[in-house]
Amino acid sequence: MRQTDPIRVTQMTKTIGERNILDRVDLDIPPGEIVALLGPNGAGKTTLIGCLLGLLTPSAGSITLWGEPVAELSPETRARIGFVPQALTGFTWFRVRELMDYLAAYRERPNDPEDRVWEEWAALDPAARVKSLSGGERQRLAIVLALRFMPDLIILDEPVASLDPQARHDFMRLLPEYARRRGASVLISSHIISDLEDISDRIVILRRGHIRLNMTIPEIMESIRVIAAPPPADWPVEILASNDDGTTWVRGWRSELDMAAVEHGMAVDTPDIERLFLALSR
Ligand SMILES: Nc1ncnc2c1ncn2[C@@H]1O[C@H](COP(=O)(O)OP(=O)(O)OP(=O)(O)O)[C@@H](O)[C@H]1O
Repeated sequence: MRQTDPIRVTQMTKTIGERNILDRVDLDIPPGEIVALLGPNGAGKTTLIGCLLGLLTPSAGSITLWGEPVAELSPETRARIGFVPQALTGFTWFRVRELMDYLAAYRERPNDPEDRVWEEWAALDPAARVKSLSGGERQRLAIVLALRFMPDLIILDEPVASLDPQARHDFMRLLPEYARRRGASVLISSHIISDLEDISDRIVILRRGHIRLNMTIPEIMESIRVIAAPPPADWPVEILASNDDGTTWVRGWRSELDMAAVEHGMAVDTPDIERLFLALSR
């Protein structure tokens, strides 16, 4: 990984009170990669995102964005980041267009007047007051506010939870198109795994503050298998998780796994991301 990757997290711990909410997290996101951040409730996803944005201070370890320590980001680097929170709070008296113009005044990075993809997708009434918007409409506004300035790094914390199915579907189609067109990196957390597996290059699973899995989708398909029973001792695999039904998630080399399966007459299945997530997040 390069020193100047959009995100570089090294051995980062965040302690609140006595508890390590995040524990020695390593995470690198290179330019142009779309990363799904998965984890059960309370796993630490929002805390990790807060640390990446400089809203929370890590207790140990380091975070750099394009090589700059997150606590000392230059205004130019800060302007390269678009953040979509779980819910937009504040700004209730603004009208939609006023709020866009108001925030634009604070941005060093002009938006591209030709690129109205997000405004068109959101289809909001520019004259509506923010306080009169529904929960889903506010979420659309949060997405527009973060993405209309063409960020090079897009961080989204459960952005689709309150969107209707059509808006969610269109958003999930537009986001990777937009990121690929701009060469932007994306870190997106969501509980809707089926949405993420289609658009993501990499899957990161967080559980109780630890990274349980950090692999690209091709790496997962190549090296993770679910087998019918616990593996014999001589199998060349790492056991990732055991299921209640006796099936076991293992990681190894595909050729060795396939050979061992034939030798032992054992059924071997390729992974389904949702089932893998359920097994690793227990
Ligand atoms: N300020 C705080 N004080 C004490 N505990 C906190 C604080 N902030 C977060 N936590 C705890 O840290 C853990 C991780 O919280 P976090 O919000 O990062 O989880 P999450 O993965 O985003 O969960 P969810 O999917 O429910 O949004 C939780 O157990 C939470 O209670």
